[in-house]
Amino acid sequence: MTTKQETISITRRLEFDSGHRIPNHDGQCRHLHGHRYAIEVTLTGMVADHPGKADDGMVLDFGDIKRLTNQYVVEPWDHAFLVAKEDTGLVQYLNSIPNHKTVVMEHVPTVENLASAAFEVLQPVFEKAFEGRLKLASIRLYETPNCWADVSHS
Ligand SMILES: Nc1nc2c(c(=O)[nH]1)N=C([C@H](O)[C@H](O)COP(=O)(O)OP(=O)(O)OP(=O)(O)O)CN2
Ligand SMILES: [Zn+2]
Repeated sequence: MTTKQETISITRRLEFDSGHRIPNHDGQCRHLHGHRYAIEVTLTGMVADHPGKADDGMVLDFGDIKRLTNQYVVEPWDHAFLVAKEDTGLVQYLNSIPNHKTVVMEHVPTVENLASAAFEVLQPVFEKAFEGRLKLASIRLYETPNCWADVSHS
C-alpha cells in the first residue's frame, strides 16, 4: 500500500540490435560490429489514485513507456548502423548502399553518447505527453550484459 505523497520510480526495459564502431578506439571496437542493446527507461511520479480507471495504482502504464520509447528510440535505431558524423568515410560508404538503415549521430556512438542521445530525445517526449506529471529520471543503456551507461539530469 502506498501513501498519496510518495514519489515512485518505475522502469521499462526494451531491447534492440544496432551496428556501430568507435573509429579511434585502440582495440577491437574500431571495427564494424554490432550489439544487442538493452535500454531501461526510468520514470518517477506519483501513483494515480483513480479508482475504477485503467491507470489506478500506477505511475504510468508500462505500455505507454514501451510505446513512446519504441517510437522515438528503438524503432529508429533497431537494425540500423549508428555512425558518428565525423566518421566521414564510413558515412559516405553507408550512404552508397541502397535503402540502408543508417543513423548519423552527433557524437561517436559509445554507450555513454548513445544513452545521452536517448535521454535527450525522450526527456521532452515524456514531459509533453504527461504534462509534467512524470519525470524521466534516468536512462540505462546496456551495450553488452557487462557494459552499460546511466544518464540522469538533476
Ligand atoms: N566507456 C566505453 N568503453 C568502451 C565502449 C563504450 O561504448 N564505452 N565500447 C566498446 C566496444 O564498442 C564494445 O562494445 C565493448 O567492448 P568490450 O569491453 O570488449 O566488451 P565485450 O562484451 O566484447 O567483452 P568481452 O569480455 O571481450 O566479451 C569498448 N569500450
Ligand atoms: Zn561495440
